[in-house]
Amino acid sequence: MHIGVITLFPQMLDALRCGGITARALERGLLQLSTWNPRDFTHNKHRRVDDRPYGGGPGMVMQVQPLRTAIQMAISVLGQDTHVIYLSPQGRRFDQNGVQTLLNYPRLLMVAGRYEGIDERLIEQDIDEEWSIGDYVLSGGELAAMVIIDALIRWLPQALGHQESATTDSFYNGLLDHPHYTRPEELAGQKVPAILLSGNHAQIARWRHKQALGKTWRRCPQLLEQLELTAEQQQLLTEFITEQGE
Ligand SMILES: Nc1nonc1C(=O)NC1CCNCC1
Repeated sequence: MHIGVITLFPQMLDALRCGGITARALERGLLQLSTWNPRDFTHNKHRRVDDRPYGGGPGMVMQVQPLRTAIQMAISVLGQDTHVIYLSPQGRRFDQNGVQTLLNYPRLLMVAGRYEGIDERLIEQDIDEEWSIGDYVLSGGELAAMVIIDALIRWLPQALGHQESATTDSFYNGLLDHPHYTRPEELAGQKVPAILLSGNHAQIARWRHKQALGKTWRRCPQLLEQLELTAEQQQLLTEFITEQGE
């Protein structure tokens, strides 16, 4: 997979190379990450990429030409079949389904805006899709791009060690994550649930699934409504609720 990012702050993307799963995936070439800075494609002596909004109002708007030229340069490198997305609160909300959707594009170009936004004519002509990571306004699209890149990397073959798997991530199965524990066994009177010390992997898996169902029921019941729980899941959830005395 080759991801390109159009950004005024390419150095922000270096954070993905600092460590962990994303750094390892990039070092091993599981993903290629390239950046293009619209400021390098300006045609004015002050290298301006923004201007005042027509119709007045606060802030500045990113102009078409530097962005369009940067996108065209990126596509000439990535390939003509590159899928071009723009990060904005007006976009499709990114979630686990979005991960699977974007993984279908071997070449992805992400346009990270700054200021109030970008000229609508660029969105109309050069952008295939708008995506959002949430209903709030960031100072730039770079962090949104990095969130999406991080979530995608976990699903690239060999990105996770053999001990890990994205298919056991929460939300993959539509549920919130089960609780996690590690050493020591007891901490200020707080003990690790005995089942996790039993070595009975089938019972441990059952307990974790029950906890995931119970946490989802308690915190995000609407997620459960989207699922058709199996008879076993219904039984586990009933057990959880009974055990909790709720
Ligand atoms: N939420 C968001 N999900 O993706 N991008 C988001 C965002 O807030 N972008 C900013 C919008 C205003 N201009 C600078 C970028």
